[in-house]
Amino acid sequence: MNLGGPETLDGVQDFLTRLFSDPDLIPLPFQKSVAPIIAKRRTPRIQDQYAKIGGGSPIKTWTELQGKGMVRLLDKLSPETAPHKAYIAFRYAPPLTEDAINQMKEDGVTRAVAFTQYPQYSCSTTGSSLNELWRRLQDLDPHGSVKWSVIDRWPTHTGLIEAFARHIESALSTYPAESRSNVILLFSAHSLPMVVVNRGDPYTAEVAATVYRVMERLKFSNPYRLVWQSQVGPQPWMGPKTDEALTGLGKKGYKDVLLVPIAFTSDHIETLFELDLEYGHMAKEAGITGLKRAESLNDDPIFIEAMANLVADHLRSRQPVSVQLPLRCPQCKNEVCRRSKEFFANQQI
Ligand SMILES: C=CC1=C(C)c2cc3[nH]c(cc4nc(cc5[nH]c(cc1n2)c(C)c5CCC(=O)O)C(CCC(=O)O)=C4C)c(C)c3C=C
Ligand SMILES: [Fe+2]
Ligand SMILES: [Fe+2]
Repeated sequence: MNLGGPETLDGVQDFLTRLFSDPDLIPLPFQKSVAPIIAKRRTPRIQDQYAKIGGGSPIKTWTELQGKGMVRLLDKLSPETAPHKAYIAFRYAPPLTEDAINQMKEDGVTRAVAFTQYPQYSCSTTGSSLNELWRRLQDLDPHGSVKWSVIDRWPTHTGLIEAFARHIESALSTYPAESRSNVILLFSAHSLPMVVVNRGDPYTAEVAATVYRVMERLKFSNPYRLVWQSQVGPQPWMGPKTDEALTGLGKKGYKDVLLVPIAFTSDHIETLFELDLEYGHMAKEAGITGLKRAESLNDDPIFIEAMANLVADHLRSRQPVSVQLPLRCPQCKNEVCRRSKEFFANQQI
């Protein structure tokens, strides 16, 4: 399960319409009628961004490679549950949740793991995907022919931390040895509106946990900060903002900064356009001549092995969900969250 992205420029408007129609991501008054209007207005700007990164989102390509690689390893790690097959359920672009369920029905699947590709849990991302899965299952599998369990978060999984750490080490090795330990590691995650943070959403804490574990693995070799990018709209979001952090560091005379995307495992518009093009340009203007970015995990074998180990351990645990999933945000009033969480937590697997 992941957010998904438009494969072509023609798919941008539908992608944005689905995104702005999602009350778990952006609750809007008169959402059904307002969402297509906002999406249409925003389409040219976002199309322009996708045009600059090659004409579409690479997320489906990466997810297919990750899924195929993962099940190949999983068949060996967990022969008792083999054969395994990966299905993609994107939230806002094909293949959608209903496409995955329909394909699974056609294949006669009776046991499935809803595996979030967001390592850190947010109600706006993994929560939204689970709510959508629950809604679609009511229509498409009303008799519960598929038994579900959920991998709902994995912010500190050893394999994930190892993969991030290696990508940082590899990028650091391109800086001159004598100044390498002064390079600032700027971990950047998609921001979250403060209303969501204040509802008790665990995402910001889990992102910070990932960062800390990565730094621990690197033996705190470099100075580091966690910053937040891709804020949308005028209301307050988590800070400091990635772009402002870069210009602030530049003004203070820092030259070498390594950006590390930490809340998404494959490349997408935020790494390829926002970090590489937009902020890259901005940072140079601010005097950061040594700005680089750690490569996204994409199809790195270490990362794919981490995914397979995670699923194998999960299957062995026979736990339908983590102990964290049933706990709703203290200020959450969304009835669908209650019902979907109960549904998954009560699966008999
Ligand atoms: C961990 C990842 C993400 C969180 C948390 C998240 C929260 C969040 N996002 C919006 C609004 C938008 N996000 C948009 C695009 C987008 N979001 C993420 C990831 C997270 N979002 C990704 C990876 C992408 C890009 C997909 C790609 O293919 O590259 C957009 C659309 C783009 C735009 O119009 O600017 C919006 C809008 C909110 C409101 C939110 C938390 C509540
Ligand atoms: Fe987003
Ligand atoms: Fe909720």
